[in-house]
Amino acid sequence: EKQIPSQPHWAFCYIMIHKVSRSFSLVIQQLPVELRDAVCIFYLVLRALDTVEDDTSVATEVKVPILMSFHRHVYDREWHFSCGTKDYKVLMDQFHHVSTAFLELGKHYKEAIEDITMRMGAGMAKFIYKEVETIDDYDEYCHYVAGLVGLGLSKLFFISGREDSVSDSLCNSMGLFLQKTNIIRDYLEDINEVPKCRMFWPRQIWNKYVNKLEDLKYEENSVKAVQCLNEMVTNALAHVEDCLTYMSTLRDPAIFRFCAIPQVMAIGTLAKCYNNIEVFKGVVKMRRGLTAKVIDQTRAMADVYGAFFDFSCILKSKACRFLIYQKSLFCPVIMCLFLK
Ligand SMILES: CC(C)(C)CN1C(=O)[C@@H](CC(=O)N[C@@H](CC(=O)O)C(=O)O)O[C@H](c2cccc3ccccc23)c2cc(Cl)ccc21
Repeated sequence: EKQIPSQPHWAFCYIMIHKVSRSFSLVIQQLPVELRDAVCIFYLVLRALDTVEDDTSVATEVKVPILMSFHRHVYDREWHFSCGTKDYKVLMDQFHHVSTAFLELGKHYKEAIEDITMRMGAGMAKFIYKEVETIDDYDEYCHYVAGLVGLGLSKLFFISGREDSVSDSLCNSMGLFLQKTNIIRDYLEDINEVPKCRMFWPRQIWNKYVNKLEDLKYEENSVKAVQCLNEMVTNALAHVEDCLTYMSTLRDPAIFRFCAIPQVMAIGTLAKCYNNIEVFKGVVKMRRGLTAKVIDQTRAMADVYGAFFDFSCILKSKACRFLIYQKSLFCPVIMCLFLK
Protein backbone atom coordinates (compact mmCIF):
# COMPACT_ATOMS: atom_id res chain seq x y z
CA GLU A 1 0.00 0.00 0.00
CA LYS A 2 1.01 3.66 -0.38
CA GLN A 3 3.49 4.68 2.32
CA ILE A 4 2.01 7.28 4.64
CA PRO A 5 4.89 9.72 5.32
CA SER A 6 4.11 9.48 9.04
CA GLN A 7 5.30 5.85 9.05
CA PRO A 8 8.28 6.08 11.45
CA HIS A 9 10.71 3.95 9.45
CA TRP A 10 10.42 6.09 6.29
CA ALA A 11 10.64 9.30 8.32
CA PHE A 12 13.76 7.91 10.02
CA CYS A 13 15.38 7.02 6.67
CA TYR A 14 14.90 10.45 5.10
CA ILE A 15 15.91 12.31 8.26
CA MET A 16 19.05 10.13 8.47
CA ILE A 17 20.00 10.84 4.84
CA HIS A 18 19.64 14.56 5.54
CA LYS A 19 21.92 14.23 8.59
CA VAL A 20 24.73 12.24 6.97
CA SER A 21 24.88 14.06 3.63
CA ARG A 22 23.20 17.45 3.07
CA SER A 23 24.01 17.63 -0.63
CA PHE A 24 23.00 14.02 -1.31
CA SER A 25 19.66 14.49 0.46
CA LEU A 26 19.03 17.57 -1.71
CA VAL A 27 19.87 15.71 -4.90
CA ILE A 28 17.87 12.58 -4.03
CA GLN A 29 14.71 14.67 -3.70
CA GLN A 30 14.81 15.17 -7.49
CA LEU A 31 14.16 11.49 -8.18
CA PRO A 32 10.68 10.03 -8.89
CA VAL A 33 9.25 8.69 -5.59
CA GLU A 34 9.48 4.92 -6.31
CA LEU A 35 13.13 5.28 -7.39
CA ARG A 36 13.86 7.79 -4.62
CA ASP A 37 12.81 5.32 -1.90
CA ALA A 38 14.98 2.55 -3.38
CA VAL A 39 18.02 4.86 -3.70
CA CYS A 40 17.46 6.20 -0.16
CA ILE A 41 17.55 2.67 1.30
CA PHE A 42 20.46 1.67 -0.96
CA TYR A 43 22.45 4.68 0.28
CA LEU A 44 21.70 3.95 3.97
CA VAL A 45 22.55 0.23 3.65
CA LEU A 46 25.88 1.18 2.05
CA ARG A 47 26.53 3.84 4.69
CA ALA A 48 25.93 1.24 7.42
CA LEU A 49 28.28 -1.23 5.69
CA ASP A 50 30.88 1.56 5.38
CA THR A 51 30.46 2.40 9.10
CA VAL A 52 31.29 -1.20 10.05
CA GLU A 53 34.30 -1.24 7.67
CA ASP A 54 35.51 2.17 8.95
CA ASP A 55 35.28 1.36 12.67
CA THR A 56 38.87 0.54 13.64
CA SER A 57 37.75 -0.32 17.21
CA VAL A 58 35.89 -3.44 15.94
CA ALA A 59 38.10 -6.55 16.02
CA THR A 60 38.77 -8.12 12.59
CA GLU A 61 37.34 -11.50 13.63
CA VAL A 62 34.09 -9.72 14.54
CA LYS A 63 34.06 -7.31 11.57
CA VAL A 64 34.66 -9.77 8.72
CA PRO A 65 31.62 -12.04 9.40
CA ILE A 66 29.39 -8.95 9.67
CA LEU A 67 30.63 -7.55 6.33
CA MET A 68 30.15 -10.95 4.66
CA SER A 69 26.59 -11.49 5.99
CA PHE A 70 25.37 -7.88 5.87
CA HIS A 71 23.27 -8.58 2.73
CA ARG A 72 21.18 -11.00 4.82
CA HIS A 73 20.88 -8.71 7.86
CA VAL A 74 18.93 -6.17 5.75
CA TYR A 75 16.07 -8.72 5.73
CA ASP A 76 16.11 -9.05 9.55
CA ARG A 77 13.99 -6.43 11.33
CA GLU A 78 15.60 -7.29 14.66
CA TRP A 79 19.22 -7.03 13.54
CA HIS A 80 21.53 -4.16 14.47
CA PHE A 81 25.22 -3.83 15.38
CA SER A 82 26.36 -0.94 17.53
CA CYS A 83 29.44 0.79 16.07
CA GLY A 84 30.49 4.12 14.54
CA THR A 85 30.06 7.59 15.99
CA LYS A 86 27.48 10.45 16.01
CA ASP A 87 24.82 10.12 13.28
CA TYR A 88 26.38 6.88 12.02
CA LYS A 89 25.94 5.34 15.51
CA VAL A 90 22.26 6.33 15.41
CA LEU A 91 21.98 4.72 11.94
CA MET A 92 23.52 1.49 13.27
CA ASP A 93 21.51 1.41 16.54
CA GLN A 94 18.22 2.16 14.71
CA PHE A 95 19.04 0.01 11.67
CA HIS A 96 15.75 -1.92 12.07
CA HIS A 97 13.98 1.12 10.54
CA VAL A 98 16.12 0.69 7.40
CA SER A 99 15.34 -3.07 7.26
CA THR A 100 11.61 -2.42 7.70
CA ALA A 101 11.64 0.14 4.88
CA PHE A 102 13.85 -2.15 2.75
CA LEU A 103 11.25 -4.95 3.05
CA GLU A 104 8.58 -2.62 1.62
CA LEU A 105 10.54 -2.08 -1.62
CA GLY A 106 9.61 -3.93 -4.82
CA LYS A 107 11.11 -7.42 -5.26
CA HIS A 108 13.57 -6.42 -8.02
CA TYR A 109 14.79 -3.40 -6.04
CA LYS A 110 15.46 -5.66 -3.02
CA GLU A 111 17.33 -8.20 -5.17
CA ALA A 112 19.53 -5.50 -6.74
CA ILE A 113 20.38 -3.92 -3.36
CA GLU A 114 21.06 -7.31 -1.76
CA ASP A 115 23.35 -8.40 -4.62
CA ILE A 116 25.52 -5.24 -4.50
CA THR A 117 25.64 -5.32 -0.66
CA MET A 118 26.86 -8.93 -0.73
CA ARG A 119 29.57 -8.19 -3.31
CA MET A 120 30.69 -5.00 -1.56
CA GLY A 121 30.84 -6.67 1.87
CA ALA A 122 32.99 -9.50 0.47
CA GLY A 123 35.29 -6.98 -1.24
CA MET A 124 35.69 -4.89 1.93
CA ALA A 125 36.47 -8.07 3.92
CA LYS A 126 39.19 -8.99 1.39
CA PHE A 127 40.86 -5.60 1.80
CA ILE A 128 40.96 -5.87 5.57
CA TYR A 129 43.79 -8.34 5.06
CA LYS A 130 45.23 -6.71 1.94
CA GLU A 131 47.03 -3.38 1.52
CA VAL A 132 46.58 -1.23 -1.59
CA GLU A 133 50.01 -1.84 -3.20
CA THR A 134 49.60 -1.74 -6.98
CA ILE A 135 47.41 0.47 -9.16
CA ASP A 136 45.38 -2.68 -9.90
CA ASP A 137 44.79 -3.10 -6.12
CA TYR A 138 43.70 0.56 -6.04
CA ASP A 139 41.21 0.04 -8.89
CA GLU A 140 39.99 -3.21 -7.30
CA TYR A 141 39.40 -1.60 -3.88
CA CYS A 142 37.61 1.39 -5.48
CA HIS A 143 35.53 -1.05 -7.56
CA TYR A 144 34.30 -2.74 -4.36
CA VAL A 145 33.45 0.44 -2.42
CA ALA A 146 32.30 2.71 -5.25
CA GLY A 147 32.26 1.01 -8.67
CA LEU A 148 29.65 -1.45 -7.40
CA VAL A 149 27.52 1.53 -6.31
CA GLY A 150 27.49 2.64 -9.94
CA LEU A 151 26.42 -0.83 -11.04
CA GLY A 152 23.70 -0.92 -8.38
CA LEU A 153 22.31 2.53 -9.18
CA SER A 154 22.19 1.75 -12.89
CA LYS A 155 20.27 -1.46 -12.04
CA LEU A 156 17.79 0.56 -9.95
CA PHE A 157 17.36 3.08 -12.81
CA PHE A 158 16.73 0.17 -15.22
CA ILE A 159 14.23 -1.54 -12.86
CA SER A 160 12.31 1.76 -12.59
CA GLY A 161 11.88 1.61 -16.37
CA ARG A 162 13.36 5.07 -16.84
CA GLU A 163 16.80 4.16 -18.22
CA ASP A 164 18.30 1.49 -20.46
CA SER A 165 21.02 -0.71 -18.96
CA VAL A 166 24.55 0.61 -19.29
CA SER A 167 27.82 -1.36 -19.52
CA ASP A 168 29.42 -2.36 -16.19
CA SER A 169 32.61 -0.62 -17.21
CA LEU A 170 30.93 2.80 -17.63
CA CYS A 171 29.01 2.37 -14.34
CA ASN A 172 32.22 1.34 -12.61
CA SER A 173 34.05 4.46 -13.84
CA MET A 174 31.33 6.72 -12.38
CA GLY A 175 32.08 5.30 -8.95
CA LEU A 176 35.86 5.20 -9.35
CA PHE A 177 36.00 8.86 -10.35
CA LEU A 178 34.10 9.94 -7.21
CA GLN A 179 35.98 7.60 -4.88
CA LYS A 180 39.46 8.45 -6.21
CA THR A 181 38.63 12.13 -5.81
CA ASN A 182 37.59 11.50 -2.17
CA ILE A 183 40.78 9.48 -1.52
CA ILE A 184 42.93 12.29 -2.93
CA ARG A 185 41.03 15.01 -1.01
CA ASP A 186 41.03 13.08 2.29
CA TYR A 187 44.78 12.24 2.37
CA LEU A 188 45.50 14.03 5.67
CA GLU A 189 42.28 12.92 7.41
CA ASP A 190 42.96 9.27 6.52
CA ILE A 191 46.70 9.27 7.33
CA ASN A 192 46.01 10.86 10.76
CA GLU A 193 43.17 8.45 11.61
CA VAL A 194 43.60 6.91 15.09
CA PRO A 195 44.24 4.18 16.29
CA LYS A 196 45.12 2.76 12.84
CA CYS A 197 45.80 5.19 9.98
CA ARG A 198 43.98 4.36 6.75
CA MET A 199 46.05 4.29 3.57
CA PHE A 200 44.48 4.02 0.13
CA TRP A 201 47.11 5.75 -2.03
CA PRO A 202 48.81 2.95 -4.04
CA ARG A 203 52.46 2.23 -3.13
CA GLN A 204 53.18 1.84 -6.89
CA ILE A 205 52.61 5.62 -7.19
CA TRP A 206 53.89 7.14 -3.91
CA ASN A 207 57.05 5.03 -3.51
CA LYS A 208 58.57 6.88 -6.51
CA TYR A 209 58.58 10.00 -4.32
CA VAL A 210 58.95 8.96 -0.63
CA ASN A 211 59.75 5.88 1.49
CA LYS A 212 56.53 5.99 3.55
CA LEU A 213 53.10 7.41 2.59
CA GLU A 214 53.06 9.61 5.68
CA ASP A 215 56.34 11.31 4.57
CA LEU A 216 54.28 13.28 2.02
CA LYS A 217 52.89 15.46 4.81
CA TYR A 218 56.33 16.74 5.94
CA GLU A 219 57.44 20.19 4.76
CA GLU A 220 60.84 19.03 3.46
CA ASN A 221 59.10 16.71 0.95
CA SER A 222 56.62 19.28 -0.39
CA VAL A 223 57.94 19.32 -3.99
CA LYS A 224 57.78 15.51 -4.20
CA ALA A 225 54.40 15.53 -2.43
CA VAL A 226 52.84 17.79 -5.07
CA GLN A 227 54.36 15.69 -7.88
CA CYS A 228 52.84 12.58 -6.30
CA LEU A 229 49.51 14.38 -5.83
CA ASN A 230 49.46 15.40 -9.51
CA GLU A 231 50.08 11.78 -10.54
CA MET A 232 47.13 10.69 -8.38
CA VAL A 233 44.91 13.37 -9.99
CA THR A 234 46.03 12.27 -13.47
CA ASN A 235 45.15 8.67 -12.55
CA ALA A 236 41.63 9.80 -11.53
CA LEU A 237 41.20 11.81 -14.76
CA ALA A 238 41.54 8.56 -16.76
CA HIS A 239 37.88 7.90 -15.88
CA VAL A 240 36.57 11.22 -17.25
CA GLU A 241 35.78 9.95 -20.72
CA ASP A 242 33.69 7.03 -19.37
CA CYS A 243 31.85 9.35 -16.95
CA LEU A 244 30.96 11.80 -19.74
CA THR A 245 29.82 8.89 -21.93
CA TYR A 246 27.71 7.43 -19.11
CA MET A 247 26.00 10.75 -18.37
CA SER A 248 25.29 11.40 -22.04
CA THR A 249 23.31 8.13 -22.20
CA LEU A 250 20.89 9.23 -19.44
CA ARG A 251 17.34 10.09 -20.58
CA ASP A 252 15.45 11.06 -17.42
CA PRO A 253 16.30 14.67 -16.41
CA ALA A 254 15.97 13.89 -12.67
CA ILE A 255 18.25 10.87 -12.91
CA PHE A 256 20.68 12.93 -14.97
CA ARG A 257 20.90 15.61 -12.27
CA PHE A 258 21.23 12.97 -9.55
CA CYS A 259 24.26 11.51 -11.36
CA ALA A 260 25.79 14.72 -12.77
CA ILE A 261 25.88 16.82 -9.58
CA PRO A 262 28.38 14.61 -7.66
CA GLN A 263 30.52 14.35 -10.85
CA VAL A 264 30.68 18.13 -11.24
CA MET A 265 31.47 18.48 -7.52
CA ALA A 266 34.24 15.90 -7.95
CA ILE A 267 35.84 17.64 -10.98
CA GLY A 268 35.70 20.88 -8.99
CA THR A 269 37.40 19.21 -6.01
CA LEU A 270 40.08 17.70 -8.27
CA ALA A 271 40.70 21.16 -9.75
CA LYS A 272 41.22 22.51 -6.22
CA CYS A 273 43.54 19.65 -5.31
CA TYR A 274 45.71 19.74 -8.44
CA ASN A 275 49.19 21.20 -7.72
CA ASN A 276 47.91 22.26 -4.27
CA ILE A 277 50.18 21.64 -1.24
CA GLU A 278 47.19 22.44 1.02
CA VAL A 279 46.02 18.83 0.44
CA PHE A 280 48.84 17.79 2.83
CA LYS A 281 48.00 20.49 5.38
CA GLY A 282 44.20 20.32 5.69
CA VAL A 283 41.09 19.07 3.88
CA VAL A 284 40.57 20.89 0.57
CA LYS A 285 36.79 21.33 0.19
CA MET A 286 34.72 23.20 -2.35
CA ARG A 287 33.16 26.34 -0.84
CA ARG A 288 29.53 25.71 0.32
CA GLY A 289 28.33 28.52 -1.98
CA LEU A 290 29.90 26.77 -4.95
CA THR A 291 28.19 23.50 -3.98
CA ALA A 292 24.79 25.24 -3.95
CA LYS A 293 25.59 26.77 -7.36
CA VAL A 294 26.51 23.35 -8.81
CA ILE A 295 23.29 21.82 -7.49
CA ASP A 296 21.27 24.64 -9.01
CA GLN A 297 23.04 24.93 -12.37
CA THR A 298 23.76 21.32 -13.36
CA ARG A 299 20.83 20.52 -15.62
CA ALA A 300 22.15 19.21 -18.96
CA MET A 301 25.28 17.84 -20.60
CA ALA A 302 26.28 21.38 -21.67
CA ASP A 303 26.65 22.25 -17.96
CA VAL A 304 28.74 19.15 -17.35
CA TYR A 305 30.99 19.81 -20.37
CA GLY A 306 31.33 23.40 -19.16
CA ALA A 307 32.47 22.32 -15.69
CA PHE A 308 34.91 19.76 -17.08
CA PHE A 309 36.15 22.32 -19.61
CA ASP A 310 36.80 24.89 -16.85
CA PHE A 311 38.75 22.25 -14.99
CA SER A 312 40.84 21.40 -18.04
CA CYS A 313 41.76 25.11 -18.34
CA ILE A 314 43.14 24.85 -14.80
CA LEU A 315 44.95 21.64 -15.75
CA LYS A 316 46.30 23.38 -18.85
CA SER A 317 46.58 19.87 -20.19
CA LYS A 318 46.12 19.72 -23.92
CA ALA A 319 45.07 16.05 -23.67
CA CYS A 320 42.20 16.83 -21.30
CA ARG A 321 41.04 19.87 -23.28
CA PHE A 322 41.14 17.90 -26.54
CA LEU A 323 39.11 15.11 -24.95
CA ILE A 324 36.43 17.53 -23.73
CA TYR A 325 36.44 19.23 -27.15
CA GLN A 326 35.99 15.84 -28.85
CA LYS A 327 33.14 14.82 -26.53
CA SER A 328 31.39 18.16 -26.80
CA LEU A 329 31.50 18.44 -30.61
CA PHE A 330 27.68 18.26 -30.79
CA CYS A 331 27.22 20.81 -28.06
CA PRO A 332 27.07 24.39 -29.51
CA VAL A 333 27.39 26.04 -26.09
CA ILE A 334 30.74 24.37 -25.46
CA MET A 335 31.87 24.85 -29.05
CA CYS A 336 31.73 28.63 -28.64
CA LEU A 337 33.71 28.27 -25.38
CA PHE A 338 36.45 26.57 -27.38
CA LEU A 339 36.30 29.17 -30.15
CA LYS A 340 36.52 32.01 -27.59
C1 LIG B 1 31.87 6.05 -2.29
C2 LIG B 1 30.79 6.78 -3.08
C3 LIG B 1 31.45 7.76 -4.02
C4 LIG B 1 30.02 5.76 -3.90
C5 LIG B 1 29.86 7.50 -2.06
N1 LIG B 1 28.72 8.20 -2.70
C6 LIG B 1 28.77 9.56 -2.86
O1 LIG B 1 29.82 10.17 -2.71
C7 LIG B 1 27.48 10.27 -3.28
C8 LIG B 1 27.56 11.76 -3.07
C9 LIG B 1 27.78 12.01 -1.60
O2 LIG B 1 27.42 11.23 -0.75
N2 LIG B 1 28.48 13.07 -1.34
C10 LIG B 1 28.95 13.32 -0.01
C11 LIG B 1 30.44 13.22 -0.18
C12 LIG B 1 31.12 13.25 1.08
O3 LIG B 1 30.64 12.51 1.98
O4 LIG B 1 32.10 13.98 1.14
C13 LIG B 1 28.49 14.69 0.41
O5 LIG B 1 28.22 14.84 1.59
O6 LIG B 1 28.44 15.55 -0.51
O7 LIG B 1 27.18 10.08 -4.63
C14 LIG B 1 27.26 8.74 -5.10
C15 LIG B 1 26.61 8.65 -6.44
C16 LIG B 1 25.58 9.53 -6.76
C17 LIG B 1 25.03 9.50 -8.06
C18 LIG B 1 25.49 8.61 -9.02
C19 LIG B 1 26.53 7.71 -8.71
C20 LIG B 1 27.03 6.80 -9.66
C21 LIG B 1 28.04 5.93 -9.33
C22 LIG B 1 28.58 5.91 -8.04
C23 LIG B 1 28.13 6.80 -7.08
C24 LIG B 1 27.11 7.72 -7.40
C25 LIG B 1 26.76 7.73 -4.09
C26 LIG B 1 25.55 7.08 -4.29
C27 LIG B 1 25.15 6.11 -3.36
CL1 LIG B 1 23.67 5.27 -3.61
C28 LIG B 1 25.94 5.79 -2.24
C29 LIG B 1 27.13 6.49 -2.04
C30 LIG B 1 27.53 7.46 -2.95
